[in-house]
Amino acid sequence: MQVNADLRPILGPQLVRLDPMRVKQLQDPQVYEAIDSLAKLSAHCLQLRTPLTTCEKLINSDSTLYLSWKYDEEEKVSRLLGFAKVGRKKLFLYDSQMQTYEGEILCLLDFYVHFSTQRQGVGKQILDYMFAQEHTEPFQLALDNPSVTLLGFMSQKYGLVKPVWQNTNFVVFDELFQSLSAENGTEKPAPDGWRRPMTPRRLGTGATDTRWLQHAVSGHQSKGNAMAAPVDADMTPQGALSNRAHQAKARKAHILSSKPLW
Ligand SMILES: CC(=O)SCCNC(=O)CCNC(=O)[C@H](O)C(C)(C)COP(=O)(O)OP(=O)(O)OC[C@H]1O[C@@H](n2cnc3c(N)ncnc32)[C@H](O)[C@@H]1OP(=O)(O)O
Repeated sequence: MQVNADLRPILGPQLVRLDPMRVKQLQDPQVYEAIDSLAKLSAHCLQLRTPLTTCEKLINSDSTLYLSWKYDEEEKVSRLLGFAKVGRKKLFLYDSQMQTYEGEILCLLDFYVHFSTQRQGVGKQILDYMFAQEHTEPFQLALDNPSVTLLGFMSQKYGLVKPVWQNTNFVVFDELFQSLSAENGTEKPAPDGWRRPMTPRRLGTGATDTRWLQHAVSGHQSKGNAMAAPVDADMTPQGALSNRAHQAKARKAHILSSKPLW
């Protein structure tokens, strides 16, 4: 993506970190247009109708753009070579054993290198710079709906060969979960704020163990099978709450132990 100007005074080094504030401060329509055009090519490549990245969206988001560009001294033009857009998101994830995890994780949201420059090491340079700036290891990155090319890239350049697809279309790598089982003393640190929930959420496999007390078969007065000994209900707020909690628990146990009606 070409700009007929020397962007060195505006962008600085050839690999540059543009957070929303920095994008806003650029105040240069030529640069905005060039970034937007490169992002359009990225969307076109992924067959998306609207680009995932525009300068306007960036300014109003908490995502960061890592941009690679260079100035051609001979032709006196600046060229944008590629970019990676990242942002931190709170994700709920499953590992390959269907254990659940939650936490905030750095996500790669859009990644593109201009078609004339691909496979020349630019993509790796951008991500290496991004990892250093974000103090993140490659295995700690989540990929938002990655292309086959990106998965190949991650495998070849960072040795991440076991992608774990999530139903949200994010992909994380097996090494992330290995790093999270702190108990096994692995050397890889988990991302900040990332953990297994204290109570793992298990969906759909709730085996409920219901126990009945033989001497307390309840009944209903109007059906003529009331209990002989009346039970005083606890009418204090705490009692009512615990009754409600108990009722909810009982309802759930009943639903789970019932045969489905259809
Ligand atoms: C979350 C998301 O953004 S998903 C979308 C990811 N973006 C795309 O798929 C858009 C099209 N592809 C691209 O823009 C680029 O190829 C990128 C961004 C994936 C990688 O940038 P590049 O500058 O090409 O990467 P770099 O040169 O550092 O590494 C190249 C490696 O990427 C992979 N790769 C790049 N292009 C291809 C391709 N056409 N076919 C297969 N593998 C490819 C290979 O592993 C390649 O290594 P190799 O050349 O040794 O075989």
